[in-house]
Parts: sequence; structure tokens; C-alpha cells
Amino acid sequence: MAKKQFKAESKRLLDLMINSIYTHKEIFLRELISNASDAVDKLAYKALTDDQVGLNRDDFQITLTPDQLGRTLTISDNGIGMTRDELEQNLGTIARSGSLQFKQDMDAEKKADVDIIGQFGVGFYSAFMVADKVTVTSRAYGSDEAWCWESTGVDGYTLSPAEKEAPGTDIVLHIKADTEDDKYGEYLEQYRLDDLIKKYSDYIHYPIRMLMHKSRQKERPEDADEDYKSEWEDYDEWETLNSMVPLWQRPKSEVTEEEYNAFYKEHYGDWEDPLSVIHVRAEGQVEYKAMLYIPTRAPYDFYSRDFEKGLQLYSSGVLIMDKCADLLPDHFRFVRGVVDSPDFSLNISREVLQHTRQLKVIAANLEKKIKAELLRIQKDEREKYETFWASFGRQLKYGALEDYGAHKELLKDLLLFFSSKEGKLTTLAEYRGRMAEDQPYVYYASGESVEQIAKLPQVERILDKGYEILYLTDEPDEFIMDALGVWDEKPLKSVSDDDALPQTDEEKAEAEKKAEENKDVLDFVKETLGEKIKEARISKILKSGAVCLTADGPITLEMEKYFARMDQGQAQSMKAQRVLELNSDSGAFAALREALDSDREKAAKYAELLYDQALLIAGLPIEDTARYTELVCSLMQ
Ligand SMILES: Nc1ncnc2c1ncn2[C@@H]1O[C@H](COP(=O)(O)OP(=O)(O)OP(=O)(O)O)[C@@H](O)[C@H]1O
Repeated sequence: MAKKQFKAESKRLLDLMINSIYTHKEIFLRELISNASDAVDKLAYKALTDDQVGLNRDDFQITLTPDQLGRTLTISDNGIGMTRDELEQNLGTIARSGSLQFKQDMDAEKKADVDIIGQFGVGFYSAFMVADKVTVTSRAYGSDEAWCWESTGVDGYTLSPAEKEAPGTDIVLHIKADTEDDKYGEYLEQYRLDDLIKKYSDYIHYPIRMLMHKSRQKERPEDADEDYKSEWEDYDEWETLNSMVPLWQRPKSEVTEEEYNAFYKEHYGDWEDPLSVIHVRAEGQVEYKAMLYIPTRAPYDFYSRDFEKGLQLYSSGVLIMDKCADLLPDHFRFVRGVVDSPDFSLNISREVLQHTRQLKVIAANLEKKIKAELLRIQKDEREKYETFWASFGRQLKYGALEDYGAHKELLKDLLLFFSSKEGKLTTLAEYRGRMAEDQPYVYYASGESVEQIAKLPQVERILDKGYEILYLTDEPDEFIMDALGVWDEKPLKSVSDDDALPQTDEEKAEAEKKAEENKDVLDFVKETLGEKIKEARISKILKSGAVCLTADGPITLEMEKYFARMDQGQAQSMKAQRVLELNSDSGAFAALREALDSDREKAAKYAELLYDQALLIAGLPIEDTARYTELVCSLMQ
């Protein structure tokens, strides 16, 4: 029998195929199963119009037969098969896809009935990654002869007549001998094959079956006495390895909550039900189906570098990528789920998806859907939203700041902050809804905890006016207020800002007068404290409190704390420009003024002490604690 040669280019191509295109050898099974599924699809399609086929959809199947002794793995299908010419053309020419041709020749309206996977004409050759010889015996539907194609890879192939009872194809892989690095024998183990089918081909529409070798406990004989020891027996049983119809392909109305939840727990290793499921069927610009889950709680590694975001990507029921990061923006990285589309432009190895328009369109649509679902939960199921917020709120806040605030408009409605008025979490929109029109600003105050903020001297005047304050206790909060700037025409304002309460002309004149009258005291305080503060001023924001610390310029005290934590207290980390605010109506101020007139040394001690008090109130450490104690004790004498 004359050996036909692959064309020279084909030889090189084949070598490339076998050694370079795929990163994982195990995908050979995915490719061969996809081919078998295509072949079955083609015959099933024919059966729609041709009664002669004599097979129903339920009769089609793909079988796997591992033979450990003979070291072969056979993949059989009862699909359309190949004629001699087709064997030669399709398997003898690399990059020729009979499947693509088939799809192109099909009537447009029938295309919806089939899900042809093959398009590049290369997948078959991946068999040579694990086999040193491949034998294909095929009988085409409508033909009464069968042919055998055989090849050892680079060396070309032979074609010879063969026997085969029914139409279809048997592909026998002669599995390579094990090496130090590669244990090819694993592809003969039934459980490994089962795993691979579940991983890559679980949603192939036809049953993939394997005769499984199992063992079971024998039934206890009726006359067994007390000493009876249970016995085991081996048996073989055909098992369908794939689940076939993916949940997301079914109409939403036909999937129960239990089914959604069971899928989630099984696939994403969570023991708790998800907070919500988003099931999408899109038919616009890009056709796809998606099933997304919002988890109830963050996985333990969520806020660590180890956490990998991404959705599983399927194309026509075949797994293409386990974590496609491009489908999820970082701010929604907690979402889990699946996207399936026949429209993806895959690259030849089906492993990496090219950055396509389709992917961008899908990602943008999903982002909108996720936001809409979160808003729905926020509105209709507040308690649930708060559970979500406890786990993922931080992620959304950081998301609003990422990329120089590019996503803040999208995320701002989802954010929650603690409300002084409600005594619980609120959205900015809800705050705005409660706000009287003559209230000039949306107020916020920052600190370590809600309790600590509530006691800050600078919140007193604002609360006394009946205004609501957002208590910010999380690191990114102030940065968010900065980034947002205004909410529905009302500026966001820190209660520590000098102009937190707008002043009338009279009040302004009064304040200026006070500052002028007390200039000597303020100069003295500044002189005593030196570089520690930028300025001492008569406060416009204190009511009954004697003193507090604020910051001039863009960096607030809370931001300073944040930067210090980030740099682990390095000296060069960004510092706020501190302003010591003094209440000229307070007893402490009167004492300071009196001391300044009578005992400057004592006055200096007062100034230092007031500064330390202000640090304590702001939740900042006293710089020299020994000196502080000394001050207090000396003033007590
Ligand atoms: N089991 C089979 N039954 C019938 N025809 C087959 C079978 N396996 C392969 N073929 C034919 O051989 C062709 C080449 O297969 P190959 O796997 O190399 O490429 P493909 O499936 O078309 O594309 P892709 O590289 O995208 O998988 C197929 O298009 C199909 O016509």
C-alpha cells in the first residue's frame, strides 16, 4: 500500500500543532469529543429532512473505551462518518474544516438547530500530543463501504478499506509510553477520563458514555449466619458522563431556585446559598446566555492577591476558559458564573480568547445587569443588601476610586454610609431625599468609629441645626467624598471645614472681630507649638467644645492616617497641614488668655496641653506622652 505524504508545509504545521499550539495535552479529548458531537449533529440535522436516517435524537451517542492492556483509547460516534475522499481531505489536509464548510452550506434558518463546534480544521491533530499512532475507521452515512485512515503523525498517513457495520467513526488512539515528565497512561484511567469530560465537555448535547468498571457489596444471603462477612463483586456498567443540558440554556421559568443554588454550591465551592442569581439570555448585537451569581459572603481570600476574578466561558457547550477576567470589571470581581456564546471569535487553540468586540459588548452588558440587580436588592430586600455590603462594600468603594474615579458614576448609587439621623446605613440618594432644601450641604464627618465621631466637638453645631451627618469610618470614604464632590446639586462637605455652616455678613464681621481681638493669643500658641501646626485660629465650627484639630489643604487628618498605615509610619508619608481650632467662648480659652497676661510659662503649658487634647479627640497619637504627663502633673500643683 502506497504511503501518501503530507505536503511539506503540512509536516511543519503538524509539528507545530503537536508541540506548540496547546498548553495542556489533556484538551485532545475535548477536541475529539467536539468532532464526534459535530458529526452527530450533522446526521441529526439530516434526520430532520430525511426519513431514511432512521435515528431519533435519543439514539445518538458518543462512547469512550479505554483499554489498559492494549494501551488504546477509542472514541466512537454514530454520526455522519466520512467517505474515503472526506477522510483524505479532512484529515489529510491540515486546517481544512469539513465542519466549517458544512455550517456555511446550511440554510440560515436551520442553523439554530445545530451547534457545530469545529471551525479551524486543526483540533483532530491534537490527538498526536498523547498518541503515537491514530487509527480512524469511518463509514459515511449513505455509503456501504468503510475506510481506515492511519497515521503516526509526521510521517504521513495510509488509507485502506475496512469493515464497519453502521455509519459513524471510531478513533483509536495508541497512547504514548509514559516518560519521566508525562504520564500518558492517565488517559486510560476511567476516573481521569470522567473528570476531563466533566471539565470540558459536560454540556455536549449528546450522551458521552463509558463502560465503567465498578465494585459493589454483594447482597446478604437470606440464610447468612452471624459470622457472615460482607462480600464484594466487580461489575461493569454503562454510565453517561456528561450532564448535557446546561442550566443556563434552559428558560429561566423552568429552573428552580434549588437547581440554581445546587449548581452554585457544586461549582464554586461555597457552602452557603448565593445572595442572588442573574440569568441572562441576550439576542441583540451578540447572542449569549449568562448565569451569574452574587455570593452572600466573601471567600476567605477575597481581599488577598490570591483571589482570581473571572467567569467561565463556554462556546457552544464547550469550556473555553475557566476564568475569563475580561468579562468582569474589578469592582464586580466577586461575581461568579458562566457565559456561553456561539459568537466568540476563538483563536486556533481555543484556549485564549482574542480581545474581541463581542467580549467587550458582553462585559458591558453584564456590568449593567449586575448593577441593576444590586440596586433591586438594595431597594426591595434591604437586609440582604446589608449582608452583601458587609462582605463586598469595601470592594465597591475601592472600585469607585480606581482608575482615577472612572467608575464612580456607575457605582455611586450602590454605596452605603452610616447616617447620624437614621442610626443605620443609608445611601446618598436617601440622605438627599430626607434633606431640607435650605440645608446647604450634604455633611460628613470622619473617625475611627461611629461612637467616636458622634462625640467630635465639630459635629455638635451641625447636629444642633437638625442636619444629618454621614459618619465615615472606612479608609476610602473621605477619598470618595472628594471624588464625588457633589450629590444632586448639593456639595458634599466635611463638618471640619471652616465654612461648614455658611455665615451671614454679621456673623462674618463678628468672627473677624474675635480673631482680631485674640490675635496675641493665637500668635502665642503658634509660636509655642512651632512646626507642629500650620496655624491656630478662633474656631467657627465649635460650639461647646474648647478645642479641635482640623486640616488645611487637600489632605485631611483621616487621609494622613491612611497614608501613614500604607507607608507603615515612614516619615515621608503625606501629612495634613494641621490647624488648631480654639473656641474663644470656652473657659479653657479664658484661662489661656489670663495666663498669657500673668504667667507666660503657664500659658505655654496650656497651649501644649490644648494641642494634645485636640490630637486625642482626632484619634491621633500624642507625640510625647511623657511630656504630656509632666504637663498635667505640673499644672495640678
Ligand atoms: N468523528 C468525526 N466524524 C466525522 N467527521 C469528522 C470527525 N472528526 C473529524 N471530522 C472531519 O474532519 C475535519 C477536521 O477536523 P478537525 O478537528 O481537525 O477540525 P475542526 O473540528 O473542523 O475544527 P477545529 O480545529 O475548530 O476543531 C472536521 O471538520 C470534520 O469534517
